[in-house]
Amino acid sequence: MASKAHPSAKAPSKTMLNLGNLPPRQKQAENKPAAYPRTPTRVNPNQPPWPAYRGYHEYSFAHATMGVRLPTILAKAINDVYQTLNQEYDEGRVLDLLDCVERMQQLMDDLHGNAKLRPIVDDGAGDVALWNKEIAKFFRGKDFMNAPWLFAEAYKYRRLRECFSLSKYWVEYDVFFRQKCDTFSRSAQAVFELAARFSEPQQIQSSTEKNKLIFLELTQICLWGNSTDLSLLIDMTEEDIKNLQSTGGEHLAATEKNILGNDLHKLADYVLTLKGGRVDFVLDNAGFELYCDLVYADWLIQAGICSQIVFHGKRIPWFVSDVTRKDWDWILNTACLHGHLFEDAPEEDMHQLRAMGRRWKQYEKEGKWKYEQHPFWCTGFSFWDLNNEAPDLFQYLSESDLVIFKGDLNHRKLTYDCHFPIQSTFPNAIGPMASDPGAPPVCSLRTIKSDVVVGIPEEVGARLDEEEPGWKISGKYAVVLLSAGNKGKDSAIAAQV
Ligand SMILES: O=P(O)(O)OC[C@@]1(O)O[C@H](CO)[C@@H](O)[C@@H]1O
Repeated sequence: MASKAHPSAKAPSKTMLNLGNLPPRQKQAENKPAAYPRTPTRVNPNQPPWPAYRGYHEYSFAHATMGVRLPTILAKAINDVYQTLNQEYDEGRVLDLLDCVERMQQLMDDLHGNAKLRPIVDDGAGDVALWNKEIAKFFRGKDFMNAPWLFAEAYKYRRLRECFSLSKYWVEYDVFFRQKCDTFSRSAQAVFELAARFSEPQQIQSSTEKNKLIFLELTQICLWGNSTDLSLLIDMTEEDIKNLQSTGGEHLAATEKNILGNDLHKLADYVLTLKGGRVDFVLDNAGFELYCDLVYADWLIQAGICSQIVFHGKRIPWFVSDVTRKDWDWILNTACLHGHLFEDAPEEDMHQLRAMGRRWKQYEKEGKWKYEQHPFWCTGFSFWDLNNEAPDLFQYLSESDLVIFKGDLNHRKLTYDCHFPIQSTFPNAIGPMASDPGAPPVCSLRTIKSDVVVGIPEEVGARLDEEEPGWKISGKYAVVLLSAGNKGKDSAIAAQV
């Protein structure tokens, strides 16, 4: 029998393991610099592939936007509501509108006080669950300044919507509608210049070279139409607007050198092979930019390149000047056809504008032009999540021959609004929108107005940083970037790009 007195029978005072053959101990995760790009499984809306831009980054446009621009935009919106209030007479409606103002003032306090992002109040709208799920999952405890800029800014516009959606009489009120209409009516010169050139049904030249030149010019018009952005250029004079919207051929030749990442010619080579195809526009701004989009889309139909164009707009007032259904109807019915916006315009000019407006309405009637407004476009998600969060929309887009994303915000959403190295390729920076099976050809037409920039040689970025600080927000530079998508190696674009 074993003796209890033997040393081996006693419990050891300390257990020692010899770990000499195991791999060396890892340093604490927090001491290790995070590796970028993040592996796909670690990517989420609070952790994009590269570090997100956030409001507290003083070097970024996020800081100025969250700290100064958004409160200014909101103050202007409150003034707009007061203008409406002063023209109202029914007491019930007046009091209801004053409640909206009170909610707007609360939002202003939250912005100034950098409040935590609270859930959206259930106003019965279909998007509430989506918003609150995203807040609970990724942004619990985050505030306006330390949440990723993309989300915090989108959230502000959803909160602004809530100010009205909780009312009795003002649910559909658009605080930006007045500004959007005003700016268009001050764009007369460029509006009539385009109408003069494109209102007559086009004799589309059979020579591909000629077609290509027109296509290149129209694409640039569509691109630079994005310069008139109300959220940035709040106090423009008529002269400023004219300069921004100058559409003459020489001007366009000169501006091509400001397209820093330029797939314009590849785009032309691909689009001009299409016959009776479908192009989708994910729209950006209402008014003059939308007008340029429509002129472009009109030509694509007349040239036989497309038999259908689908326009995607926003369900709610969004980033000040984004297109809503009301803006769409306004431009066709009022601005182009039946309104009296341009009082001093010669009859000939008005005639050309109306002729174009009539043709566009006819396209709509015949289903050649379709306006859609999927709720996903007004969420805080980037387009890296489009397939996951809105598979029906992804499926729909994947049936298109080309999806054109207009403007800066769409570009931020395509690229997750994060610190991608500038020389990253566009397909790499848009992730699943380029690589998921079925991803359509995607083109971004964007004047550069915020920090994330991709598809540009590193040395060009370095030179501009040195010589023109502020070049990323001036709107002077642009990109036209193309991704072939992932429709299989037999797709038409695979042969071109
Ligand atoms: O999408 P858009 O109209 O081209 O630009 C939107 C914008 O003005 O708003 C954001 C900042 O508030 C930036 O993305 C961008 O500068």
